[in-house]
Amino acid sequence: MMISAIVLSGGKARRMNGEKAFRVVNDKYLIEYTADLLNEMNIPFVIVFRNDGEKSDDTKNLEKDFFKKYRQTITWDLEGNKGPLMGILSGMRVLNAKWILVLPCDMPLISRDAINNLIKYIDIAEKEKKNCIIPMHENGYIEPLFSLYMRSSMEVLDRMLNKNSSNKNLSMRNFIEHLSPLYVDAKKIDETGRAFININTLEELKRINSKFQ
Ligand SMILES: Nc1nc2c(ncn2[C@@H]2O[C@H](COP(=O)(O)OP(=O)(O)OP(=O)(O)O)[C@@H](O)[C@H]2O)c(=O)[nH]1
Ligand SMILES: [Mg+2]
Repeated sequence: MMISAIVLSGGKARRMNGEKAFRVVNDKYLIEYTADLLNEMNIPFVIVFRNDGEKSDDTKNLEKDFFKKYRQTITWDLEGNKGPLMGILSGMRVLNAKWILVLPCDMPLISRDAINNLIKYIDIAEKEKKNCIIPMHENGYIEPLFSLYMRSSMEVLDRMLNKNSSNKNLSMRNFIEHLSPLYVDAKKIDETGRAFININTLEELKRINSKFQ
C-alpha cells in the first residue's frame, strides 16, 4: 500500500506566540518528532508551512535547513490564514498516493504503533467505500489531523474552498461532512492516548520538556 503523508505546519500558534514547529522539545524541534518517525517508517511526506508575507529571516532559514536535512518536499499554503484545510489541499496537490496520512507538527509522542494501527483500517475502509479514516475518542471528540484521507477527497476540498473564496474559515468538520468517514475507536489507535497529546501553549511545552528529562 503506497501511503504518503502531509505534516501540517502552518498554523499561527497564537497560544504560544508563534513558531510552533521549531520550538525545541528535549533535543530537537517539535516538528522533527513527526518527521523522524515518518522517515524511519519510509513514508514519504510533504511539510506544509505558512504562507506569510511577514515571515522573518530566521524562520525562512529554519525552513531551508529543514528542507536540506530531510530532503522531503516542502510547500506552503496556497493561500495564507485559511486554516488546516488549506494546508491539506496544498499538501495533497504535490502527492499522488491513494491514501494520505495527515499529521500535525505538534504531537511529540506520536508513535509507530499508532500510525500502523491507523493504516490497518485501510482494507476495511476500502471494502466499505469510505474515503477517510478518523480516530474518535469515547467522548465523541475526533482527531481529523491524525487521520487518513483518500487523495480523491481533494476534489471535495477544492470545490469547498473555491466556493468559499470569501473570508470565512471552513472547519475540518465542514470537510468531513462532505466525506464518508470510517470512525475508529481512538483506543484502538493508541491505548494510552499519549500519541494524541498536542502542544498548544508554552506551559504545555515546559511540561513536556520536563517529562523528557
Ligand atoms: N498548513 C497549515 N497548517 C495549519 C494551519 N492551521 C493550523 N495548522 C496546523 O494544524 C495543526 C493543529 O493546529 P492547532 O494547534 O489547532 O492551531 P495552531 O494555529 O498551530 O495554534 P493556535 O493558533 O494556538 O490555535 C498544527 O500542526 C498546525 O501547524 C494552516 O492554516 N495551514
Ligand atoms: Mg494543536
